[in-house]
Amino acid sequence: MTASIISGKEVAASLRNEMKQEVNELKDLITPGLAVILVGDNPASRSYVKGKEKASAEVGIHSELTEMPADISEHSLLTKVEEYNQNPAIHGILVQLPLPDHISEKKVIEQISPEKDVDGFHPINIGRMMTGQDAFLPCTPFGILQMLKYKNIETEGKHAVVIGRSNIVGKPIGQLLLNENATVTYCHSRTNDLQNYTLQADIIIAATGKAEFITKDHVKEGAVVIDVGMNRKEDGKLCGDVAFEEVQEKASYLTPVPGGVGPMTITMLLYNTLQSAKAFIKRDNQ
Ligand SMILES: Nc1nc(=O)c2c([nH]1)NC[C@@H]1CN(c3ccc(C(=O)N[C@@H](CCC(=O)O)C(=O)O)cc3)C=[N+]21
Repeated sequence: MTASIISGKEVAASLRNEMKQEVNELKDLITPGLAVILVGDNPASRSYVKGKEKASAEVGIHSELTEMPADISEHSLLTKVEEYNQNPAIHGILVQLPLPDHISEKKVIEQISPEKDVDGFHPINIGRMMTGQDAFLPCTPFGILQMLKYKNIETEGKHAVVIGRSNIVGKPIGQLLLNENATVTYCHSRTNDLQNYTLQADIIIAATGKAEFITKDHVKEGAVVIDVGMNRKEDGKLCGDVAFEEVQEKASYLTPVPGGVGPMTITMLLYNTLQSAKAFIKRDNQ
C-alpha cells in the first residue's frame, strides 16, 4: 500500500478560510485579539512566533507580541500576564515555552486566566478536557483530530497507539482519542517491546522527539500514521519522528514534516482565539 499524504497545509488553509469569513462577519461586534509573550531570543521560538503572527493577520485576528529579555524576573512576567488577563482587547494569551530555568512554567501557566488560555495548558482546561466538558483543547492534539476528521478517518473502536507522554502532545492526544471512542495505548521511552504495541495499531501518533525513530518495522499494513516530530538534521532540514519514505509504503495515511501537524497547531491556536472572542461577546450580553 502507498499512503495518501495528509497535507496539514491544505487542512489548515481550509479552516483558516472558514475562520476568516467568521471573523469578518463579527467585525462590527469584536476583533479577536491574541497576545504572545516571548522570553529570550531563541531563534526557533522566534520563527514559530513569526508563523503565529502571519497566520493571525491572514485570518484577521489582532495579534501583539511582547518580547522580554531572558533574565526578566518571574514576577515581571507574571505581572505582564495579569495585564493581558485584564485587557478587554485580548481574548487569548500564549507564553511561548520553554521558559528560562529561573522561571516556573507551572506558575506562569496558572497565572493565565483559563478563559484566555488558548494553548489549553491551564490545569482547569486539562481537567475540563478529561471530563469531556467544554474546554480549550491543546493546539497540537486538536489539530491532529481535525486532520483525521478532514479525511473522514474513523476513530471509534480503533486501536490508537500514542508514542510519547508529554503534557502538551502525548497525554492530551490520548485523552482526545479516547473521547472519540478509540481504544488507546500509551507507549514511551521506557516501554518494553515497543513494536509489540505499534504493530497492533490502527492509528499511530509518533511524538517521541527522536528523528525517524518509527520505521516500517513498527507499522502494520494500512495503519494511519501521524508524525508530530520536529527534529532538525545536521543539514538544517526538518524531519519528523517517522522514517517517511519507508513508512509511506505501508501506511494508509501519513502526515509529512514539515507541512503536516505544524501548520495545524498554529491554526487551532487561532481557532481557540476566535472561540474565546465569541465567548466574551456572550458573557458581555448576559
Ligand atoms: N506556549 C506554547 N505554545 C505552543 O504552541 C508552542 C510553544 N509554546 N513553544 C514551541 C512549540 C512549537 N510550536 C510549533 C508550531 C508550529 C510549527 C510549524 O508550523 N512548523 C512548520 C515548519 C516551520 C519551519 O520550517 O521551521 C511545519 O511543520 O510545516 C512548529 C512548531 C508551537 N509551540
